Amino acid sequence: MAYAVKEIFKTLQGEGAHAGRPAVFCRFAGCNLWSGREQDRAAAVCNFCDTDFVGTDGENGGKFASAESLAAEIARQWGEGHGGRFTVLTGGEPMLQVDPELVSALHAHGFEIAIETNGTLSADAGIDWICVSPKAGAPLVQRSGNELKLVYPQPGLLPEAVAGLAFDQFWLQPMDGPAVAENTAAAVRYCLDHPQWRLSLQTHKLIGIP
Ligand SMILES: C[S@@+](CC[C@H](N)C(=O)[O-])C[C@H]1O[C@@H](n2cnc3c(N)ncnc32)[C@H](O)[C@@H]1O
Ligand SMILES: Nc1nc2[nH]cc(C(=O)O)c2c(=O)[nH]1
Ligand code: SF4
Ligand SMILES: [Mg+2]
Repeated sequence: MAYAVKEIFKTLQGEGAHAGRPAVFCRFAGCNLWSGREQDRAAAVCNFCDTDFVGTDGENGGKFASAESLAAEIARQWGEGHGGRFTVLTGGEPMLQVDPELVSALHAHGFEIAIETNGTLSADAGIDWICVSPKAGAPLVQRSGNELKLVYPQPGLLPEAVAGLAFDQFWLQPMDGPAVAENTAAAVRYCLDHPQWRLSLQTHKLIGIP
C-alpha cells in the first residue's frame, strides 16, 4: 500500500491525555469530511477544521511507496535512541490510509502508536492509543477507545450524546476560531458541572510550537 503524507514533524503532543509528551506527528493527506478547500468549507460535514491536510508538500511530506519506507522516515524524525518512541498518526483522516502493515512496521521500529481520528472508520488495527473526536452529522463507527475528545461546542452534537460510550477518558476541547474565548469559557463551565469531562487545551498553540 502507498501512503500520501502531508507532513512529518517531531513536537510535543499538545492535546488530551498525552499533552506534553514528545511525539513524531505523521499527518496523512485527505479527509472524508472536508475536501480541505476553503471554498468547500461552509458546505462540509466538518467545517471548523484548523488544519491544512491537502497534498504532500509539507515538511518531510511525500508519497511513500511502502509501510517500511514511511516507518523509517518517522523513525528518522525521532532521531537517535529507541527509548520512549511515540508517534501520533493524524491528518486529515488517518484511517483512510493506516493499515495493519503500517502498524506492524512502526511497532518493529519500537514505536508506541497513537491515532487522532474522527471515528467514521474503524480504528481497531493494533493501534496502542485511540483518540476519537466525533463530528456532528458524521456517522460514529469507532465507539470505543482510550480517549474521546469532543470539540466544543458543536451544534448538533451535545456531550450527553457521547458520554455513555466505551472510552476511558472524556475531554472537551474548545473550538478554535473567532469565538475561542467564549468557547473556552463554556467548556470550563461544562466540565465544572459534569466532572466526567476534563478540559483539553491546544497547548501547542498557546506556546507557539507546531
Ligand atoms: C485536524 S484533526 C485530524 C484527525 C481527525 N480527522 C479528527 O478530526 O479527529 C486533529 C484534532 O484537531 C481537532 N480540531 C480540528 N479543528 C479544531 C478546532 N478548530 N478547534 C479545536 N480542535 C480542532 C479535531 O477534532 C481532532 O481532535
Ligand atoms: N502539537 C500538536 N499536537 C497535536 N495534537 C493533535 C494534533 C493534530 O493536528 O492532530 C496536533 C498538532 O497539530 N500539534
Ligand atoms: S474530520 Fe478532522 S481533519 Fe477532517 S475536516 Fe474535521 S477536523 Fe479536519
Ligand atoms: Mg493540529
